Amino acid sequence: MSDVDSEEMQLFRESVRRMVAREVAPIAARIDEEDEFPREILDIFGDMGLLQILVPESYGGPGGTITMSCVAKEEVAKHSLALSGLVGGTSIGCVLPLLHYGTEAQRQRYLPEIAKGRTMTAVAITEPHTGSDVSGIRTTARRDGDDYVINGQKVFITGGDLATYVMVFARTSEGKGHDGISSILVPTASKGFSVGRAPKKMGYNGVHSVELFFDDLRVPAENLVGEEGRGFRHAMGILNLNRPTVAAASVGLAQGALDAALAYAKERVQFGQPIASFQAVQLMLAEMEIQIQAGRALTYKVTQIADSGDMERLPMMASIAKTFCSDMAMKVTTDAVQVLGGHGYLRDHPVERHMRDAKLLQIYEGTNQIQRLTIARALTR
Ligand SMILES: CC(C)(COP(=O)(O)OP(=O)(O)OC[C@H]1O[C@@H](n2cnc3c(N)ncnc32)[C@H](O)[C@@H]1OP(=O)(O)O)[C@@H](O)C(=O)NCCC(=O)NCCSC(=O)CCS(=O)O
Repeated sequence: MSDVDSEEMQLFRESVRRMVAREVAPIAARIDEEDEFPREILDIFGDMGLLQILVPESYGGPGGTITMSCVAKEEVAKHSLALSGLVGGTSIGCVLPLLHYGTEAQRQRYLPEIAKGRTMTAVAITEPHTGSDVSGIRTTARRDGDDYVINGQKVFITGGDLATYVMVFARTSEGKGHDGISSILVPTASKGFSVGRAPKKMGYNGVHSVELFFDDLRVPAENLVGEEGRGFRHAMGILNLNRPTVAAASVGLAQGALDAALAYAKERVQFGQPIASFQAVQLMLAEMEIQIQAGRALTYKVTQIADSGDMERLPMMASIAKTFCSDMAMKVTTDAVQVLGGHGYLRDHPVERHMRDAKLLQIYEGTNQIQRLTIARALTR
């Protein structure tokens, strides 16, 4: 199901919207304040098939598309960016790598388990010295007989403390830059795996971005996903497929901020009139609507490209959508705070949380500066 305007998709959107009103909206401020993950929400997302949305029906999953993933993510992000990450929470760390690069035996081994909607996964690319420059990965995976032995440290790993499996990008041969990296699926129950700190963040609270340590961790060589040495390309491939979902979350977050600003502007009376009747406020609201509509149109244009399997156009278009929509969300959420004035700066209203959360969208899954480089390289090659 890839047509965002189809009746079927509207029904799907409505069902997610109802769940969000019931389960997400009431706890969104609390999980930000307490920075505690509400474990029970995993089962709710799992029961709706959202956690495992991309697992094909042939493996027992809901057989969702990137477009569906984006629709659901948009709806959740209207109230909680942090919990929107649970939509397709297994995609980047397991389902996408297995579907695109794994063997049939690996798919048969892991996807039916993921399809049950009770298993979390994470992706481990970033390291203390490796952020934008993925080719600089230092974590090593040394072949020893039928095993790989992994040593190293990862940082900023979203949900790494909840995951049963982590897709680890590690160096399998020294000195080969882009070609020396491989992707290996690591069960977190393995000896030598540990979770470190969960640093305090500006926003995106409730979901932890943790340090992971690998200390002589041994996994069977059959856990290698894709060809040895092709891990850099695999990382780029799954990021291309996941970046449209960052665009969708940005659209949802911005819409949530506009909804809150609009409701406030209609209620708040100054100079004897609701502030929504003043042109100065109307112009801001109109600009927010223009930006959101443009972002939404772009997002679902790119999800069509992703769902059609057009991997030639996807890298540049995914970067364009991610960059435009996250910059848009930053602007819209900042303007929403402005519409509420002093009240917007208080924790009493959701817009200040939306503004703090929006900042992350410009940074994670590749900073917007890196996205612009990707776009420029595609244009000039
Ligand atoms: C900065 C990068 C884009 C790569 O830059 P490099 O200068 O190191 O590499 P290039 O020479 O540009 O490319 C080498 C090679 O790879 C191909 N390539 C590059 N980008 C792509 C792409 N997007 N899609 C497909 N292929 C790509 C390129 O064509 C070259 O191929 P050939 O050698 O010519 O055949 C890159 O390092 C990058 O994207 N950095 C950003 C890192 C990032 O996004 N990190 C996010 C971490 S994960 C995360 O945040 C998840 C959070 S969560 O838990 O949800």
